Amino acid sequence: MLEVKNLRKSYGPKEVLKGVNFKIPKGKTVAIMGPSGCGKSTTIRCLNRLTQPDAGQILFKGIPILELSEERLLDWRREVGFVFQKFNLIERLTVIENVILPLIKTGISIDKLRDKAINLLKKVRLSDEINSYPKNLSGGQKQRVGIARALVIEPSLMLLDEPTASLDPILVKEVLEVIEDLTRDKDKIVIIVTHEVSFALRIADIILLMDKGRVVEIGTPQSIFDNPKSEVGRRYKDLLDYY
Ligand SMILES: Nc1ncnc2c1ncn2[C@@H]1O[C@H](COP(=O)(O)OP(=O)(O)OP(=O)(O)O)[C@@H](O)[C@H]1O
Repeated sequence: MLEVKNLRKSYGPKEVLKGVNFKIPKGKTVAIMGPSGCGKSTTIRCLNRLTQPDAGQILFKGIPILELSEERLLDWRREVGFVFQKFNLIERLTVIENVILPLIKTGISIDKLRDKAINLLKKVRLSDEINSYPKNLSGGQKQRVGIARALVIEPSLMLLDEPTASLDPILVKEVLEVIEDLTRDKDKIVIIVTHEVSFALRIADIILLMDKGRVVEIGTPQSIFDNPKSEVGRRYKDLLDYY
């Protein structure tokens, strides 16, 4: 279970998170949606402490994440898979080397790491590219490497920050299909920031709508899109009706 209480963050005079609250049960897939600049990325970056909030509390399985010592923070980061908008692959490493990188200093044998990475690369449909370099991959392939790299640590919390935002629309589908596959596995919480409304509707157990630094609605896709209570919810419903 993940619980976020009264999370606040400002950049200079700009208050970006104005008290974000939500609770997510184990095994759920959550889509965070909302207008550009409303604080979605900042919220998920606070969860693995890539961004340090000014105030609030984050509890995962009851552990207060914002109070962890440096050492415990490293352990926490090993439980959280993060998929970036812009892939963040290391260009001088091959695909398989990029995937095993998060586990390289853990003492697991290189053969075991290779087997694990090959299995994951199968899962993200990249078995043919294990020895390729990022520069020879399409954006969709690069993002699937990013997903495999996030999965290699067997995260109990998987965060995806607009994973299709940097992609050509034609390549979006292959990445969304891989993400949909990983949400079938119900042993982790998956949180995805996305603007893809119909995709969110299909994969999410919970939709979390944000506006101006706050959560304005949270619930099942049906409960939100059938009967939106917020302005943002109504705008998404109009969009869905249009399609
Ligand atoms: N490191 C930073 N320094 C200053 N301002 C920042 C920083 N990171 C984010 N912001 C500002 O905080 C606000 C919220 O940004 P955030 O990226 O969380 O929004 P978002 O909802 O994810 O937007 P988008 O959908 O456009 O990615 C924006 O106005 C952004 O410019």
